[in-house]
Amino acid sequence: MTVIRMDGLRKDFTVRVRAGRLRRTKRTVAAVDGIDLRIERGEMVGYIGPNGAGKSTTLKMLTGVLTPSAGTVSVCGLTPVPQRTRLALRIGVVFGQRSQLWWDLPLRESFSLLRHIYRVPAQEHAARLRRCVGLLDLDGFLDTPVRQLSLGQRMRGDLTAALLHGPEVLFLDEPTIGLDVVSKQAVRSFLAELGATGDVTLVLTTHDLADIERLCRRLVVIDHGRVVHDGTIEALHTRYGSRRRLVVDLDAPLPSGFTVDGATLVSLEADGHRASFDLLSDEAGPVVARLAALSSLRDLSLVEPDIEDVVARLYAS
Ligand SMILES: Nc1ncnc2c1ncn2[C@@H]1O[C@H](COP(=O)(O)OP(=O)(O)OP(=O)(O)O)[C@@H](O)[C@H]1O
Repeated sequence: MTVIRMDGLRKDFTVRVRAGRLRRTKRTVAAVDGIDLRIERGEMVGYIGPNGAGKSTTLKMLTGVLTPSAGTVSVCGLTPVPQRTRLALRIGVVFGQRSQLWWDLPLRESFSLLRHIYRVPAQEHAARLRRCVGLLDLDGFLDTPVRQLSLGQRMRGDLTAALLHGPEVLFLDEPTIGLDVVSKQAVRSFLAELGATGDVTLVLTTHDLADIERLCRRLVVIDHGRVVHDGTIEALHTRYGSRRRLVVDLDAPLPSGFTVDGATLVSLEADGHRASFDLLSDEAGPVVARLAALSSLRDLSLVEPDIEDVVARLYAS
C-alpha cells in the first residue's frame, strides 16, 4: 500500500538579493524542483543530499508545514496542509535540532500531556511507553526536566514522544546529529527494531551515512531539488563501479606491475609484502587462491566499499 505520494512536487522561494550597493532584486529559488516519488507501507527510506538540496523543504511539505508551489503530495491518503490536524494523528515527526518536549517538565509529564493531546487510551499509551522505556533505556531519567537532559537522552525522549500516539509514518530529520557514539547506536537499534515490525514507514534525512547503511534498504538522493538516485545502496555501488578491496600480507614480495585475473592491483606497501586489490567481481575466493599459489599468505582482509566515497562522487557529478 502506498502511504506517501509526490507528483511533480515543487517549492519555490522568493529571495531578495543585492544588486549593487543599495538596490535589491527578487530571485526565485527552486528548493524542490519536481519530485515524483512513491513510498510503500513499512519501507525505510533514506532521503539524502548535500546542504541545500531540498530535504527539509520536502519534509516540511510532507508534514503540512509548507504549501507546495506546484504538484501534489499525499501522506496516508491525506493532503498535508489542508488536512494537517488529521494528519498529525497519523504521523510522527522528529527534528534532531528541535524538540517537541516541554523544557521545564520531566519527560514523564511531557509524555502524559501528549497522551491527552492525542487522546490516546490509557492502556495503549502505557504499553507503548513501556516498550520505548525498555528499548531506549529511559528509566534513569524519566523524572528529569527536559532542560537537564543530555542531547542523547533528549533525543531518546523525542523519539518516544513521536511514537506514543502510534503513528503510521515517522519522519526523522537528522535524528543522530550531535549524538555520542553510544546514543547513536541506541537510536539506530531502536529505529531498526521499529522498522522490522513492518508497521511503520520511516523517512529519514541525515548527513550520517552510517544511519542509512544500518537502517535503510532504499536510498533516495536529491540534489538541487531533484531526485538523482532512487534505489538500494548496492545499486548505487554498482552504478558508480564501487569494488570490494582485498588486502593481503604475503611472505614473499609482489613485484610492482603484478597482475592477477579477477582483480586490479591498487597499491603495494611494506616492500611489496602488503598488496591491495580491487575485486572485479563479488567473489574473492579465486583471486585469493591465485595469490596463495604464488606466495604463502600471512593474512588477508576484505574491505567493503565506502558509501561516503560513492555519495561524494554522486554529489560531485
Ligand atoms: N524559507 C526559505 N526562504 C528562502 N529560501 C529557502 C527557505 N528555506 C529553504 N530555502 C532554500 O531552499 C533550498 C533548499 O533548502 P533545504 O533546507 O530544504 O535544504 P536541505 O537539503 O534540507 O539542506 P541541509 O542539509 O543544509 O539542511 C536552499 O537553497 C535554501 O537556501
